[in-house]
Amino acid sequence: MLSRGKSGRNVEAEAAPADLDLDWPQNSGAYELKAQIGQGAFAKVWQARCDEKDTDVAIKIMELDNLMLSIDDIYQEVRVMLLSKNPSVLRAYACFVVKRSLWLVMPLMRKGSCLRIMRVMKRAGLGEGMKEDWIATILKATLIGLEYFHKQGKVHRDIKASNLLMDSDGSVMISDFGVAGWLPSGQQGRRDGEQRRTFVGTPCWMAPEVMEQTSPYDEKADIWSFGITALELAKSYAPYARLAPMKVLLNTIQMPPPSLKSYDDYQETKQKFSRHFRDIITLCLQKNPAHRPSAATLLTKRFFKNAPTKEKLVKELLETVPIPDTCDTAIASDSEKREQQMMLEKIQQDQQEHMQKQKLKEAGPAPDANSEAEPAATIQAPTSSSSSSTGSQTPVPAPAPESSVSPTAQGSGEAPPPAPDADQASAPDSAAAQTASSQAGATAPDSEAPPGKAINPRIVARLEAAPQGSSFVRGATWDFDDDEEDAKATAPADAPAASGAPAGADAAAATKGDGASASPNGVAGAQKAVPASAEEKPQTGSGDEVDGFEAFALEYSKMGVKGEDGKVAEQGS
Ligand SMILES: Nc1ncnc2c1ncn2[C@@H]1O[C@H](COP(=O)(O)OP(=O)(O)OP(=O)(O)O)[C@@H](O)[C@H]1O
Repeated sequence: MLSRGKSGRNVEAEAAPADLDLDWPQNSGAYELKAQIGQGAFAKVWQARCDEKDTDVAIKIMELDNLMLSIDDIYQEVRVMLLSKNPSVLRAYACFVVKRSLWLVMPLMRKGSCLRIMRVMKRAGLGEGMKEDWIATILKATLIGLEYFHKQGKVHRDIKASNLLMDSDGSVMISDFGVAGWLPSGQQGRRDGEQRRTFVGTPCWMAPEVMEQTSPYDEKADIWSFGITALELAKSYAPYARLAPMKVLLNTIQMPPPSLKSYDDYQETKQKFSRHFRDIITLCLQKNPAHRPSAATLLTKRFFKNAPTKEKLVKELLETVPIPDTCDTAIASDSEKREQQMMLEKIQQDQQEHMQKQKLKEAGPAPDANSEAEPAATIQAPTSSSSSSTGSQTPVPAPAPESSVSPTAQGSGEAPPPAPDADQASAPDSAAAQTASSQAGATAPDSEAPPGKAINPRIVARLEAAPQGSSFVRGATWDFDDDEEDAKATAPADAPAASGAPAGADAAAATKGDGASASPNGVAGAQKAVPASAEEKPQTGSGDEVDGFEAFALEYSKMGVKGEDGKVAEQGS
């Protein structure tokens, strides 16, 4: 089987390792989508039926245009998920391309994410956060998954409660290993052999060294996110959750590490948590990554050694608190139902067209030049000559390499919108800037746009085009590393204290994934509206409405550059 990415490089799939389960159908026709059960910034998650395996699965559908890496790079990452046998790592059963989307078939975790569970509990009047015993069980499972991947040199980069999924039997798994690295980051995608400097993750959970970008980061970045997740599980929202992304960045870099004390109601909650738990948080949230313990070392700590079993979690949590299965709460209203139906029809249409093309391709000569371009690359689990299921592994074509993943290639084939001015036209990637700008719901800058209210496409363009390894944030100084035009400004001196109620937690529930309250209307990532002023911006309790560089750039452009006097100056130009 050949896999070809945007590099045009043909990759002969390696022989399937003996333990690779190739039993799962690798084509969309084998899966019947039922209901959308979750929505992240870059993907929708559906519950689906696989008759061949007589089971329900979850399928994460990501638009290829939103992904940063080439198909073969993604495939290399998926391979790790396909191969995973670790009880704490959500494996992938199959991965294939349908028209312009990437489908990732995974086990269905019926209780959804830990974030969803906390929201259900809160709505049921059970207060915020989880009991320490439950947290110990959940975090222990997380560490087992992290240890497994860190041993292989993999960094998750987006550990948070919404990526910890629970099944009805109390098992907890980390989802999306590698996926964070596929998503837009404002910098080029990582390629094999390169150190990790990419600005990827969700600001509230992001380690200081990932934000600073001064040196490559490693798996210890996950340990920081793990510490933040411990706080999130205790309080149901991450510290700094209500702050604007830029302030989250500044606080994380400049302030002492967050702890339970960072929350307003520390005095009330401190007796709920033992010293052992607080010590774990302190160990993980050390600014110097070298001082943070490894996942393996953490597992030797008493707090985790004494963690209750998953059976106890079922008894105390799942049997006591009625946590409905994700599919039972997937649709909240008639209008959502209608919208979901429309989405489903569209996906099914894509599926059918895709399968027809497959049949045609198998039956006869290649389509003529006038027909719609037939995708050239394939992505499929490595085939095994010994596998009995090869019949079900119809090679699934992926889009032509040039249309695959780079955001800079986005819109290729479409006329890019005109550059607002000559300066912008000479920006490294004005089309990308325009895309980001329009995605962010902002108007293109023109003479009537109020200063500081519209996205500055040049800034976005720079972020998009920043060379691998360039330093974007250095301490309190914004530095675009540009000789011609130095867009430096000192950071706001009034960095707020580390506190915050879970403002918007319910609002988040109303707009963002996690099944129960997913709104198909909810715009994602950079598409989400950002209030005009950072100060007034309510962040979601989970903080996961804000995704990486784009939102960060957007926030920056909306705040304007603050001078030492705290006044907003004209930006960039
Ligand atoms: N295998 C699964 N089984 C059940 N539910 C799932 C599964 N995978 C994802 N979900 C649900 O879908 C939601 C969205 O998942 P996704 O990974 O796209 O986004 P996220 O991690 O919540 O946010 P983001 O990707 O924006 O950071 C999850 O929070 C979870 O509730």
